[in-house]
Amino acid sequence: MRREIDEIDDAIHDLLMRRAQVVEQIGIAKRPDNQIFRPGREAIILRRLAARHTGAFPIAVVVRIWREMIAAFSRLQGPYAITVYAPEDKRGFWDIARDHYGSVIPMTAVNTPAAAIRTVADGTATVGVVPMPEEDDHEPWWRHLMNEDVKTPRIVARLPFCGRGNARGENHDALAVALIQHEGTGDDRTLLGVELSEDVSRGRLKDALEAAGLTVVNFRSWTGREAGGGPPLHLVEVADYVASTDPRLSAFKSKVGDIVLRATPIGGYAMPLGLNPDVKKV
Ligand SMILES: C=C(O[C@@H]1C=C(C(=O)O)C=C[C@H]1O)C(=O)O
Repeated sequence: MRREIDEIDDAIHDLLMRRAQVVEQIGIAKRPDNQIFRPGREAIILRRLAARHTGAFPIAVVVRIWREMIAAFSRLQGPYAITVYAPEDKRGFWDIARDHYGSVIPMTAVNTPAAAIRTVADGTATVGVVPMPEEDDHEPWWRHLMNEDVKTPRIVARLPFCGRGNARGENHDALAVALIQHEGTGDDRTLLGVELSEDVSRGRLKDALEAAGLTVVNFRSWTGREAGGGPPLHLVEVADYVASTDPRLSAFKSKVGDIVLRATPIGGYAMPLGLNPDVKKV
């Protein structure tokens, strides 16, 4: 039986070396834009494996192995660095970032989400890991993403993709931001930045979004501009992949009228396995 295990290990190892050669070819084919990592494609790979998985070996471990592999394979194609919001008292974010982006990619902890976003915007990091937006956040990081400039990072993934395992800290998920576009995978959520010239209740906004065909998952609002006279900014999470050209966004704008200054996606993510009720418990 141990001989059989040695043979299996050789076969796995051979396949890994072969996979590295194919990834190198993909890296060459991707040039010149060389977008070394594609979060949507990564999610599709993991969902496909989860769907075919059987037997006693935990799918969460398969996912962790593949996350380590995919990160290392991406890094074969070019520079890759991560900045994580992980102050002293919130090391859980470091753990879930390391599970997602592996143990080889350089990873730096910063004390504020805004610092993580800055390092992505200035090119010091490829990916910034920031906390899932909370309802009572006084200085939400997502307001820094509410502009159309191509140099503005976008939300591109949610982590963990398959359960937290033994990560430290409280049960907080994180979002990843990067200077790439959010791509649809067939099971996605989109985050819309909504800016209005006058205050409109969340109830009215939700009704208008739903009448336009968008399913609202939740609202986060930033009232910090009120002191300066501005109405709240909203971050609306909606089901589905929504591109900036999506007709449902134009329908929403025409329902609410001229007071909509902005209603644009600031990114989104492929639904993690653990959050999809159709996937076996992980
Ligand atoms: C190989 C690619 O580059 C990266 C590595 C991947 C992998 O190892 O399978 C998948 C997606 C990308 O993040 C690709 O784009 O297909």
